[in-house]
Amino acid sequence: MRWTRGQTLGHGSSATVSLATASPLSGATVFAVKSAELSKSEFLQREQKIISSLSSPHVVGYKGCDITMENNMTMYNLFMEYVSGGTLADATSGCGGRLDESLIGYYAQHIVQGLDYLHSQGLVHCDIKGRNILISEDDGAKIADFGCAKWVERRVEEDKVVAIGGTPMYMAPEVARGEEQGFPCDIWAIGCTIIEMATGGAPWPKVADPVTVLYQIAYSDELPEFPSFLSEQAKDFLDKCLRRCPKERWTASQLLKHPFLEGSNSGVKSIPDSASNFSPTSILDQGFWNSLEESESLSSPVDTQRKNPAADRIRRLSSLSEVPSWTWDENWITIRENNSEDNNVIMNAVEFEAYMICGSATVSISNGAEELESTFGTEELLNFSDSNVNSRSGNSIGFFNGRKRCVALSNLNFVRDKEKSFLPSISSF
Ligand SMILES: Nc1ncnc2c1ncn2[C@@H]1O[C@H](COP(=O)(O)OP(=O)(O)OP(=O)(O)O)[C@@H](O)[C@H]1O
Repeated sequence: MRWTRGQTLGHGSSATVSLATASPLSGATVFAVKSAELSKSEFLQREQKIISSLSSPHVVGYKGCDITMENNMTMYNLFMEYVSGGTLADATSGCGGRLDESLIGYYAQHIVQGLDYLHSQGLVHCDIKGRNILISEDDGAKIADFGCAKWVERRVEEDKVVAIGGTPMYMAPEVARGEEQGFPCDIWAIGCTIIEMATGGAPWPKVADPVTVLYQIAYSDELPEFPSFLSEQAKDFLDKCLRRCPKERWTASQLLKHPFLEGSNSGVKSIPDSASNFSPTSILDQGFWNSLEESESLSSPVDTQRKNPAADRIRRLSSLSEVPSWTWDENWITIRENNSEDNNVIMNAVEFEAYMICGSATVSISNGAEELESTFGTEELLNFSDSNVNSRSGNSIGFFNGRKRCVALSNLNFVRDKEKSFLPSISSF
């Protein structure tokens, strides 16, 4: 099929989504194309395998895939139906940050229908949130972004590379503890998304930093606060989603029979004007991290430490005094670059320690001539020290875990001229 790339619709951590048109010969149609460089498209190809097997009015539709050469780069492209109404997060902010309860019920019904379908296929979405729900004039809400999704039963080869993932604010307790990520985690995330639709904010608004949020979700007895202005029916629905014990959460098919959804068949179809994106994105979102601050909101850090020394470790590693300036491309975060001979920063050695909350990461350090790589996994502490990184130019350090999710990395030290200078680290991607 011949097609032309149009305007950019959105950027994610792993790919860029653009509008596209097929040439009249191929049947003039408009669709969306999600693209990544072929060499970095492992997760996009995985997403293609998943969405090509799905068909539901409440799941974004698959239209094909191809490989193209653009600006000397080989691109992998995944074609999807174009959903014109923006994301649910845009819709919420376009309505002043709070959707009407009938509209919340209307969209919630579609999300639950979409999830009921996915779960019946044995698929867990793992990243339900306002930014991953698209709004269509005809079908209402559609679930998108299957980059974190996983088959529950099937042990397919590629699933080995998909670690526990998602967005911390929306993570269920068992996921935050790194125990399991099954169907009930999507149900918890529906509860969080309803709070997002009702308040325009995150389910844990008092805690800004993702590491503290993960603690709170994982080890406290707390639940996100239910918006007081919601009806008793809506609160009861939230109660069925937001149970800390996954076994106590209702299933998607049970939720479809809940009066809150049964009463929302009124056919609300007005799509509010979209405004700016504000919904917390994956752990990569710069704004999310810019608000990092050491929070004292953990009810009992001592208890947590006793139960879990790893938790203490994360807590200690997460204390930052200032936010580093970094840039990233599709799959890399470059922490510090030294590309110019004139640059004052001369790295004579590099040392850091990094701690993974979930998943795994490859750390690569380049001195311009060679790359040194090291991979580490969930709850592993990586100590890296190399005195051979001494080039005056081309030094960079990158952290890569394919989709850059749920990683805490800390205490990054560059040693300049034998004097240690503390670069306060990363806690993310
Ligand atoms: N089919 C579509 N139609 C219209 N817009 C879309 C479509 N798919 C994605 N978008 C837009 O592109 C953005 C990024 O898409 P998507 O979430 O799939 O990318 P991602 O790289 O997986 O992002 P993330 O980092 O959140 O995982 C969406 O938030 C949305 O604004």
